Amino acid sequence: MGIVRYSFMNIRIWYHTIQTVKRVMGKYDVVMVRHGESEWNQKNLFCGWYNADLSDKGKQEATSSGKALKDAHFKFDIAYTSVLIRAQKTLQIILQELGQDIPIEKCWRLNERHYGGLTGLNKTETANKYGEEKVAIWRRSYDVPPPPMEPDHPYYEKIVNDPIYKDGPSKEEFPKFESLKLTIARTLPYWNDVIVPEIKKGKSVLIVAHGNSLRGIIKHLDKISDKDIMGLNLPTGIPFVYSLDENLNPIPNGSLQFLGDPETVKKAMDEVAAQGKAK
Ligand SMILES: O=C(O)[C@H](O)COP(=O)(O)O
Repeated sequence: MGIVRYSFMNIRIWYHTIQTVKRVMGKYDVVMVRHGESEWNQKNLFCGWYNADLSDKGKQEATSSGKALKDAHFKFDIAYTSVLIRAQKTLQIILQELGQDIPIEKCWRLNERHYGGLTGLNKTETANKYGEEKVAIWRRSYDVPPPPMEPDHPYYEKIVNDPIYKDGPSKEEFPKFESLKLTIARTLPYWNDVIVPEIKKGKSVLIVAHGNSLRGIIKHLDKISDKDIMGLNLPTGIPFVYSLDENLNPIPNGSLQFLGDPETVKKAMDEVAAQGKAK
């Protein structure tokens, strides 16, 4: 087991790489994956609730995720994902690689954070215009939201009227922007009320979602402070395991157990962080 510690700004995240032979095992092991690279990730655009598809690289990442999970002998009983195609297709490819046909629950509450008025803007150009620090705050802070998406925004109609939201959120609760705090406020009830009961029934659960909805679940599980969460960047398409005890707390070394070699994981995390750099 390679234990790798990186200091992210002022946070130390211990994460581990799992050898296919041995890994930490809790009473409950939950697997999570951020979707593979999307076409807008590839163009370095703020994506949020825009329903971008996977890029070819993202499809390959999803295939690699499925192979890694198969090599690690994971068998799932149920999967949860968002209503966005980049997460759903990643899940589909993973299950094809695993040769597993299981129930899939889709919910907007696992969506990426809504990037508001930043949606569709290039992250580097935005950093050039407003400064890297401002972009880092918009991307990674706990409670500073991006500017709202106003009705005249080029993607407002397409997003608000998308039939994928027929089951929610209501018109009244449909977000125009989300900070991580606001994202957690709609993701955590789904974790607690829908996913946790299935985990406690002993179901083997796979969650394929987004960088910031997963950051919210991780913040909750690892009790990461509002300040320290700034330092967490999740790579696309590399599965990680949470090994939890009977109270759904991570056991020692049970957090953020990536199925990948440390150099690949660290490089991928650094690349996500660097998307907000100016040029
Ligand atoms: O929504 C997006 O742009 C990405 O999927 C996540 O972006 P971030 O890493 O800038 O939060």
